[in-house]
Amino acid sequence: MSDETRPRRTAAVIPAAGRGVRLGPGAPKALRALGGTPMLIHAVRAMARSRAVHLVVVVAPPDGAAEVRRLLDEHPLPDRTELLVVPGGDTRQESVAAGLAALPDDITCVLVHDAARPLVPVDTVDAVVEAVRDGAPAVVPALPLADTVKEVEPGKPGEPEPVVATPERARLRAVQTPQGFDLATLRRAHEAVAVSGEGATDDAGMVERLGTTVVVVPGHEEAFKVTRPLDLVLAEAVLARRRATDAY
Ligand SMILES: Nc1ccn([C@@H]2O[C@H](COP(=O)(O)OP(=O)(O)OP(=O)(O)O)[C@@H](O)[C@H]2O)c(=O)n1
Ligand SMILES: C[C@](O)(CO)[C@H](O)COP(=O)(O)O
Repeated sequence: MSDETRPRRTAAVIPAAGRGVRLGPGAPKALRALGGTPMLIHAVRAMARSRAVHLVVVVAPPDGAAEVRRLLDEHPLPDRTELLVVPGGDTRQESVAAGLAALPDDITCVLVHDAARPLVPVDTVDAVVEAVRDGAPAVVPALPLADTVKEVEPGKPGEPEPVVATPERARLRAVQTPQGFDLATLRRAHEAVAVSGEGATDDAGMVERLGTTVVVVPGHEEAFKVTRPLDLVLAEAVLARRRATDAY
């Protein structure tokens, strides 16, 4: 089959193997309930709601693949979406790499979406896919910042940290997921970072290190990451409002 006739399908990799230390003691964060349903199921539904997404790969806690498979079987999800579960690694980067390794050959566009961002609206997902399909090798949804940001010289714990710079806020963006990529580009970026041994806090940052341009599309306030206990309170409130106003 030539490159032109080969099907061009999109997959979403959902890293869900983190412990959720900042959320406090309990089950792995992705398995904790939001509105009575595991956060991971909300994240899978958020990807599956997009008609552009054909396959969802869930990267489970290393010893939790069977439990994740069971949860996916128990909760209704659209029939058109294929699902795969693979075990994750010690870092987000390793977990994403495990998801990428599981993708079949007909995938050309990949989204990487935190299980910890369960409420991202489908319009944001579609906007990211569309920008990749229009030719951008790497796309991130992002929002302008409300706070001023300072760069500091990290000091000893408990000691005040000196400020070294105040970046111009109008040029800064807070980056969310799903981040979208041409699959070959993201695989190259992960291989380069694995060889260099450097870490990265997001996938687009690895692509930037290849010298490849990453572009920004508008993010959404409800795509926030559930990181600390207060985020869970906000997520419950957003979900309750959706359930009261939409057929959610
Ligand atoms: N080894 C890891 C670490 C993180 N993640 C995933 O990466 C996403 C973003 O990470 P974060 O919000 O930092 O989750 P945790 O690592 O679980 O949080 P914490 O740092 O508080 O433990 C989450 O969906 C998380 O499950 C992962 O798949 N594998
Ligand atoms: C990928 C990410 O959500 C973009 O904002 C973020 O970098 C993940 O950071 P975390 O510390 O692993 O939650």
